[in-house]
Formats: sequence, structure tokens, C-alpha cells
Amino acid sequence: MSKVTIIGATGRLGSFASHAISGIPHVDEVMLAGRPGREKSLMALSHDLTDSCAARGTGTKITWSTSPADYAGSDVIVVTSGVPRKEGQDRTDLALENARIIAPIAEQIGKYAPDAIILMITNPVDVMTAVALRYSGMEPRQVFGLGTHLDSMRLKVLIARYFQVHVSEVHTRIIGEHGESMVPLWSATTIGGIRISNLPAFSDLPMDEMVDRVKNSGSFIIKNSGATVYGPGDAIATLVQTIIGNENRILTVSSYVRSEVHDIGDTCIGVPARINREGVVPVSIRIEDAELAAFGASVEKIRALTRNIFEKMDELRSSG
Ligand SMILES: NC(=O)c1ccc[n+]([C@@H]2O[C@H](COP(=O)([O-])OP(=O)(O)OC[C@H]3O[C@@H](n4cnc5c(N)ncnc54)[C@H](O)[C@@H]3O)[C@@H](O)[C@H]2O)c1
Ligand SMILES: O=C(O)C[C@H](O)C(=O)O
Repeated sequence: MSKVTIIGATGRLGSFASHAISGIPHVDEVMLAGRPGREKSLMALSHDLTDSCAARGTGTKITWSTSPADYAGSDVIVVTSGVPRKEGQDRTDLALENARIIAPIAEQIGKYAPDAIILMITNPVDVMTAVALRYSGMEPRQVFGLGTHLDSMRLKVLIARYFQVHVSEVHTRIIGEHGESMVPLWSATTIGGIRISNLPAFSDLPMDEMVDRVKNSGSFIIKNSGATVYGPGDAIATLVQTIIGNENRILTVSSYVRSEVHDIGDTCIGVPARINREGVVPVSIRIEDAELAAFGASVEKIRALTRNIFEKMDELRSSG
């Protein structure tokens, strides 16, 4: 029996992610969670998703709740609650506002579902993963964020199109911040198992344009359609399936890094990590010098922002 809870289920991303998760094999219950006052909206969504499960022929049970006590028994808790950015904003602009939303949610998860695995989605996702880790009091392996998995998928599609190959032939990773300082790992990019730099077309590859397109993907979609929904929603479902199916896949997610990448760490940031039913553990890697310098800068940026948010949260809490 597997139960997956989505906190923030009535939001644009939360509702689509709930739909995607309800189709995962061996997910028996999807619980839609939200704030008191959202009862009608949660109930209506649960009816709609129940109809969807019937139409797809899946037996998934859809439940809903506004009570954190009902987080109990969850195997995975996906958190999408919070404010999304508006056109012209950077994800980091949301840090304090969303930390104030995520901290109490994380405390309730730590209280009622201390054995669950938390998948953090709210932006800025690296900082919110650290907030969830701090306030839930849970172990680092139990708390991770969508991180640069979505960015890696975005780059993968661009590379596949350029080389005119099926996306499954491309393996690539973006590590670091889910944001401006993200770092593409060309040294870990292969096509059909061949390192990309060994292919003749590599010298003409518009690498900078491709990375810029990945960096601007979220803001482009938000500007023109209001929110990113299907890309992150299906990426969330992949991660949930990897946990529930105990798949031991290595995906690039935001995880608490100690020293796995050339001893740089003490922050939550996007790195390759092994994911299974026990949770998420970063994989030790060595990368090229230029990539390492860029990753170090990305870690410093996120570590400083995270510390700043922790200090502000402490001040807010001590002033009541
Ligand atoms: N990491 C990623 O790749 C990624 C992708 C897409 C969206 N996001 C983030 O996910 C979050 C949600 O995005 P969305 O488009 O679904 O937004 P939305 O406005 O449609 O939904 C927000 C949800 O948060 C809840 N919420 C808002 N304020 C709250 C509060 N004070 N307390 C408790 N719950 C509150 C709302 O009820 C709603 O369920 C944003 O922070 C967005 O940036 C992250
Ligand atoms: O760009 C955003 O603000 C949403 C999300 O982080 C995304 O990359 O789609």
C-alpha cells in the first residue's frame, strides 16, 4: 500500500501533479491537502480526479484533507504550496515569503509523518528544500527538491533535437541552483553512449544558446501562459515513481550535499543522487575544472541565501 500526499493540491502545479501521480502503478492513495477554507475546492478536485481514474481504469483512491494529522501514513509528501513568481521576478525573490509558508508545513510533516519522504517543489526550490530539512527535523535522505531535474530534461530535449536523435539516446545533467547559476555538465553528456565532445558536430554546438534557453524556459512559459505546469508536473511524477518503485535511478535533484562534489557542500543544491524507497543520497562525483568553479559559485550563492533566510526566520520567530 502506498500513499502519496500533495500539499498545495489546489494550485495550478499541485492539481496537475496530483493527476500525474494518480496514474503511477502501486500508488494506492493520493491525498490532496490544503489549508482550512479550501474544503470545497479540495473536494471538487477529488471528485474530478476520481472520475479521471475511472476513465483511465486505475483503482487509485483519491482522498482530501485540511488536517495535517492526515499526513500520517504517507510514503511521499510533495509540497507545492506557496507563491509562484510573476513576470520580471527571479525565483530567489520569493525566498522569505515562501519560507514563511513552508516552515510550518515542514514542522507538521515532521510531527505527523516523520517516516515519509518530502519532495519539495516550491521556489526557490534549493532554499525551500533546506527550509523543509531544518523545520521538519527529518534526516537529509528524507528531504529533497525537484532541483535541476527539470532543467536537465529541458537541455536533453534541445540536444536530442540538434543531433536529430530520440531523447532516450541523450544523457545529460545540469547541477547547481535551479536558477541563474545552474551548471551544465557537458563532461557528463553522452549521445548513444558516446561522449558528446567526441562527436564531430560538437564543435558547432550552440552550447551557450542552449543553456540560456533552459535558464529562460520557466520565465518564458510564465510570461506567455501564466504558469509552468506540465513539465514540472510530469517531472514530479517521475520522481515519485522512482521512490515508490524503489528504482535506484540517479537523477539530478536538490539534496543536502556534504562533500560529494570535490568537498564543496553544506547546502541543499542540485546534484546527481541515487533515489529509492529509503530516500535520496547524493553520488560522489569528480567534474572538470571549469564546471567545478561554476558549481562552487552556485553553492556559495545558495548557501549565503539560505543562511540569510534562516537568520530572518529566527528573527521573525523570536519577535513573535
Ligand atoms: N521547482 C520547480 O521546478 C517548480 C515548477 C513550477 C512551480 N514551482 C513553484 O511551485 C509553487 C506553486 O506554483 P503554482 O503555479 O502551483 O502556484 P498557484 O498559485 O497556482 O498555487 C499555489 C498553492 O499554494 C497554496 N498557498 C498559497 N499561499 C499559501 C499559504 N500562505 N499557506 C499555505 N498554502 C498556500 C495555494 O492554496 C495553492 O494551493 C511556486 O512557488 C512555484 O514557483 C516550482
Ligand atoms: O520558472 C519558474 O518560476 C517555475 C519553475 O521553477 C520552472 O522552472 O518551470
